[in-house]
Amino acid sequence: MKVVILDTPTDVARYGADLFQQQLQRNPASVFGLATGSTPVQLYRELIERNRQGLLSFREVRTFNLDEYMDLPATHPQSYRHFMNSEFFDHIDIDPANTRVPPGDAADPIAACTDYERAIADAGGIDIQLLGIGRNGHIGFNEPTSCLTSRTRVKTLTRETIEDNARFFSAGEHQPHLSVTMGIGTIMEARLVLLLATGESKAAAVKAMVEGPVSAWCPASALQMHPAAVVLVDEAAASQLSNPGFFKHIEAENQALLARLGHCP
Ligand SMILES: N[C@@H]1[C@@H](O)[C@H](O)[C@@H](COP(=O)(O)O)O[C@@H]1O
Repeated sequence: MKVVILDTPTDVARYGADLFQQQLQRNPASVFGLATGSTPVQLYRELIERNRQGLLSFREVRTFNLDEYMDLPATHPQSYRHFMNSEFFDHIDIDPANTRVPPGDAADPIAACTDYERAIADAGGIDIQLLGIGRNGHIGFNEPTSCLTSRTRVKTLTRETIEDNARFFSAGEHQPHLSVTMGIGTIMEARLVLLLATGESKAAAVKAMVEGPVSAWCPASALQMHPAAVVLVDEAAASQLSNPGFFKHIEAENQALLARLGHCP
C-alpha cells in the first residue's frame, strides 16, 4: 500500500482531490465510492470548490456510498443520505439520480443488498473507493471480526458505535442499531482505494492497518492485499508508524519520477 504522510488535514484533502480530478480527466463518467464521517468533509469542500471553478465536473459521474444506517428515513439529519446531500451532492453538478446509498430504508434490506451489489457491477465497478477509518480499524460498518471477503450486507453496530452516536439522537428517539454496509470484498474490488486518516485518535488504527498482520481484527489491514491502495495521513495520524521517513522518501522519489516522465503527479 502507498502511504503518503502530509503536513495537515488540508494537504490530505488537496492530495485526495487531485486524485479525483486526475480520474475525471481520464474518464468524465467515472464511478466513485464515497464515505461519510468527519474526515472526508474537507475533501468534499475541495471538490466543491474545484467544481465551482470549472476545473472538474460531476455531470456524468455515478456514486455509491459505503454505508447507511437502517430504519432511518433519508430525510433524518443523522442519515448518511442527508449527510451526503448537505455536505456534497447539493453543491456540485451531479445528477441526484446517479447517487446511490446502501438500502437502509428498503422493505427487505437483505434482498436489497444483492441489488446494490448488482448496481455497482452494472456501473462497471468503482474507479475510486474513498474510505475513512474508525479508531478500531473499521471501514464502513465492517467492524473488527468482519469477514475480509464480505459483500454488501446488514451489520449490527457495536455498542461503542451506538454509544458514540447517542449524542446525535434526542431522548426517546429511535436510534439505529443496525446498518447496511459495503463489504470488505466489495471495497477490495474497487480499482483504487483511497483511505484518509487525520488526527492522533487514528494513529493506532493506521499503524495496525499499515504494519500489522492482515487480520479481521483490523478490517482496514485487508488493504495490504489491494494492488492500488493509497493511504493519505497527516503527521498526527502517522505518529505511531515505525518509520515515517521511509514513506516520505518513497513519496519524494515517486514524485520525482513522475515529474521526470511528465506524468500526472
Ligand atoms: N461508518 C462510518 C465510517 O465510514 C467512517 O469512516 C468512520 C470514521 O468516521 P470519522 O472520519 O468521523 O472519524 O465512522 C463511521 O463508522
